[in-house]
Parts: sequence; C-alpha cells; structure tokens
Amino acid sequence: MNEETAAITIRDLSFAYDDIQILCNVRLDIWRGDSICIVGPNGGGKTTLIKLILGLLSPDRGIIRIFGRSPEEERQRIGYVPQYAKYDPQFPISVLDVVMMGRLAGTLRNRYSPQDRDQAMAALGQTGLADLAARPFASISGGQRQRTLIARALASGGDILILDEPTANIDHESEVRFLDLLKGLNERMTILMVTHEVGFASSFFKRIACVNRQVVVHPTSRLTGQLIQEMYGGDLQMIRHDHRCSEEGHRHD
Ligand SMILES: Nc1ncnc2c1ncn2[C@@H]1O[C@H](COP(=O)(O)OP(=O)(O)OP(=O)(O)O)[C@@H](O)[C@H]1O
Repeated sequence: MNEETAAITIRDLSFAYDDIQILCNVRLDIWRGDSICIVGPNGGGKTTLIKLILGLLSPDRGIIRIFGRSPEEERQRIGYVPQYAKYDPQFPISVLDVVMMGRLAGTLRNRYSPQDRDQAMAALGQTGLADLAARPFASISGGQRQRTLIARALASGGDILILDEPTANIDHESEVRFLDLLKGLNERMTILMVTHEVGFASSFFKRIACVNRQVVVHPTSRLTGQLIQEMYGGDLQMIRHDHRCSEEGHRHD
C-alpha cells in the first residue's frame, strides 16, 4: 500500500497505561474507501486504538500516519462518533445544535457562520433527519440520536468516519437503516467501526480487525456463512471470539 491509497498506517505501535501494556507491536493498514469492523474482548484495547488514531493519546513506541501525516495534523479529516452510552441524551439542546458541534471551526470562533449551519443541515439531510432539526435532542428516539451523532461527525467534513459501538441500544429496524446509511457513506469515506455484534461484520464490512493487545485483520469474506457458524455457532459472545483471537486461531493478511 502506498501513500496515495493509504488512509491510516500503523507500524510497531505499543501503548501502556501506567505500567499496564494495552497494545503491543500493532501493525495495521487501512486503505482509502476501506470499511473495517473492530472487534475484541472487553478491555482488549479497541477504544485505546481509536484514541491513538485520533491523536488523543500518543504511542509509547511506533508510528501512526493519517493520509501520510501525524494524527494531530490530520485530525480534522476524521469524523468521530463516540460510544452512545457516554453521551448524555438529557442535555437540553436541539438536534441541530448537536450537529453544529461537529463544525469545530465554529466552536473555536465561538460563533457559527451561515456556512456552518448549511453544512450541519446538509449532514442532517444525509442522515434523513432534516425534519427533526429543531426538536430537542432529548425527545427523539435512540436510533435517531445515533443518526444525529453521525450527522455531527459528517458535518466536520472528514474523509474518515470512526464509530465506537454505535449500534448498542438501537432496534433491528434502526440497525438496518443504519447499515444502509453506512453503505452510502462508504462510497466517499473510509469507515472504521467498533462493535460487539459480530454478525454486523459479515453484512457490510470488507474486513474485520480483532484487537486483543495485538491486532489481526481478516477479510470478512472468510467469516461469512459456514465459517462464522463454525467459529461462533449461535453464540456471538466475545468470549468465544477472544478464544479465536489466540495466535493459533488467526492468520495475518
Ligand atoms: N485512562 C485510563 N487509565 C488507565 N487504564 C485505562 C484507561 N482507559 C482504559 N484503561 C484500561 O485499558 C484497557 C483497554 O481499555 P479499552 O477501553 O481500550 O478497551 P476496549 O477494547 O475498548 O473495551 P470495551 O469492549 O469494554 O469497550 C482496559 O483494561 C481499561 O481498563
């Protein structure tokens, strides 16, 4: 993969919180237009990996390049949807206000321009929520809140979209609409998504990255149908997946 096709390149990355090693010798290549699903056991290091990609944490060793430059330089090109559970839905603001927060430049200027507003409305249109712009964020459904947070990430105008467990707390119908939305966005954006729902991976993502101190990537085509059945049976609990993340259970691409 060369600089023209690379979106995110990680080499020899290690990171510890205090003395506890969380990620060790990670190598990962994510190309432009990729869609990659990040799975792994609780505490395996998925969110830590995302924070490193966003430049919110610095590696102890190794390098991370976003479009060939440092995460700090290219952070504006990444739209980030945080873990749903960490967002307080009771905060008294409108749907449009939430999306406007994605216009980082406006936040730094301390006031938003008409262009910021237009971008935020366009992002709401893309996620099918334009009619709800004036509604209090607290009054819309869980699935609509999720799409609002995606609109906020889109309003930033990035080329990479990173989502941390976005489907927790949304029903199946919303999940299907959500997948359609991701498919459309993937035509022009690189998408990374953390999930515990492995079934999700086979229906949309091109590749699946297992994070458990190290990172091992599989094409999702190898995980579909019978193979998924053999690997997980009817049980998609991450504890089974953790077992498969052992060195014997994986091949590096
Ligand atoms: N700020 C911090 N200080 C110290 N340890 C931390 C900190 N943040 C996370 N950890 C620890 O680092 C490890 C990896 O956490 P991380 O949130 O990256 O895991 P995860 O794979 O995203 O887990 P989950 O599936 O539960 O969300 C965990 O053991 C966690 O307790």
